[in-house]
Amino acid sequence: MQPTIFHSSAWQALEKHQRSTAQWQMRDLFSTDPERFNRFSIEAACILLDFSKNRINRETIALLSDLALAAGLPLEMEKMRQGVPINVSENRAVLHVALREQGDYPYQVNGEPILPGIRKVLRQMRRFVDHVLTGAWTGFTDKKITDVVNIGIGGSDLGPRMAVEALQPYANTGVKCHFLSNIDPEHIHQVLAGLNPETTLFIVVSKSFSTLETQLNAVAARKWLVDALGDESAVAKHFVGVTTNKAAATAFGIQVDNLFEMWDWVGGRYSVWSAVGLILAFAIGMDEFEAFLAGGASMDQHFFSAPIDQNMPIIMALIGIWYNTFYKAHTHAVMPYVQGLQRLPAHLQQLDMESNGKRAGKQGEPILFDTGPVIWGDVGVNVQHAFFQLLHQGTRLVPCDFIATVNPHFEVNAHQANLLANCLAQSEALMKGKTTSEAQREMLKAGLSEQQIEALLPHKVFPGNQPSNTLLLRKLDPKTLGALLALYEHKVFVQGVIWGINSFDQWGVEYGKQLALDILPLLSSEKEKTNAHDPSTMGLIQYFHQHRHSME
Ligand SMILES: O=P(O)(O)OC[C@H]1O[C@](O)(CO)[C@@H](O)[C@@H]1O
Repeated sequence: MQPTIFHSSAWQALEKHQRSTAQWQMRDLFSTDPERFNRFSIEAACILLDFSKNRINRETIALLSDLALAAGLPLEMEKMRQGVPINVSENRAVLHVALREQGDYPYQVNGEPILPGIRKVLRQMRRFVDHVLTGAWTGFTDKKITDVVNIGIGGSDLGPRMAVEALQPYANTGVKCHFLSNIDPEHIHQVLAGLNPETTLFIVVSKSFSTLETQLNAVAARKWLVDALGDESAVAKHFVGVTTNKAAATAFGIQVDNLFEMWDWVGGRYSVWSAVGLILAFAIGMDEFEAFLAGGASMDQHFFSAPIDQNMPIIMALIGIWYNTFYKAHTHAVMPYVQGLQRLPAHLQQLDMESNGKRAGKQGEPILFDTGPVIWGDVGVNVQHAFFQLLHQGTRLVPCDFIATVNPHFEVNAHQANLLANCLAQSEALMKGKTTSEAQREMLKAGLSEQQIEALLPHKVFPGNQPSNTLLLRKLDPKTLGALLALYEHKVFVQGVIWGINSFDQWGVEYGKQLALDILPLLSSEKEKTNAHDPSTMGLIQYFHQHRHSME
């Protein structure tokens, strides 16, 4: 077997260093280094990253940087930009960065420049959005479009949905946006319930145009429309598509002029920058959509030029590896203290877990260490009243990202200061903890008896030393959202490079899809018999038939 990063001296040095850091207390690291915040914070693209509340010192960062170099990170970054097929199992280039290029970097795939095609689609998006918003494009019965429904799932849903929600304060085009992803009949029922077919536009977003869920929903929405308008040709005025698969989309009934091109060098979970973001452009207008792209590009520029120890995505990736792989933390929590970013954890789950949830190396070799963590989280301050107890006094190491803004969109009394105070208080409490003597003093001051103090003490002590990053955004505007998303994309890429895995395929999601197709006939007809499934699955199918259409 080829030696891998696991056998490198950089790896061994980090293992040794980890053992020596295991007893460190972050509160001590702060008290011995007054420069710690300045040393361990970076600003780029209107985002400040404070990574000082981590179990690291200068040596840790130097050793982690050595690991990145041993993994060939600079070369891999260059390969990405040069359009080398770094998605080796699918033999594809990975060029979502080209989608937000602001200058004229000569991005190529197979020797062909790709910027002209990207810019052509952007112009097509602008034209189309303008036509719909001005009423130059109308529905089949000549009525102005008032509602746009994005039909898609995974990367064709999560990114655009999160961004539309995050940028609501900029959503003043007058069009209402809706998302249909699930095939629970409840979802389509809810989405269509309030809509008028005459004024509704559907965007079918599917890179492959073969994803079962999207197909089922698109067919059901088409039937709803045709039933209401009484004419099959209405489809042309109410359905547009975003896909690499022109043939399947036109067979569905979408006119070729109403198709927005995608390319196989854009992964679904990295695709919000392409026409997959069309619904975002409808929500905030094309100018703001382009500001979003520019924000992504400003983070790219930082990523491709800053030295490792000043490079925000690389530092976040290295710290993640420090905990995941060397400290064996299993999860990573993301807590935006920004209501608009409520769906960010869901987007990051796909981005990170579909990219780095891998156990085979790029050449198929087994990976001998832990790779991508379980990503989870929710919006602050609500999280404090939900799962923070475990972070403060549970038994697990849970690295966290806190995200907050300096300037809210709306000033309401002292809400923003209170929100930020809570965010900062949580990360401080997680870092510092509360020692036995601090807890004792506190209880004495509150007038508790010695007996009471003794009984309560174990419950009042906080171990602390729980690491976190804090990202402070100047404001959640389109540009900064773009920079934030690009930051996480690059973080995931860097981790994949260091772990030696391909972050751009997703074979793991295929197996369940296959089995679902096998199971479907058994649910459709009780007469279908097979021994191909395990007794648990067959027992559940039998229960389904026994109780279908009966509530006894
Ligand atoms: O855009 P498509 O081809 O419909 O795929 C949707 C999603 O399905 C997946 O292939 C698997 O979940 C994702 O990677 C992708 O984002």
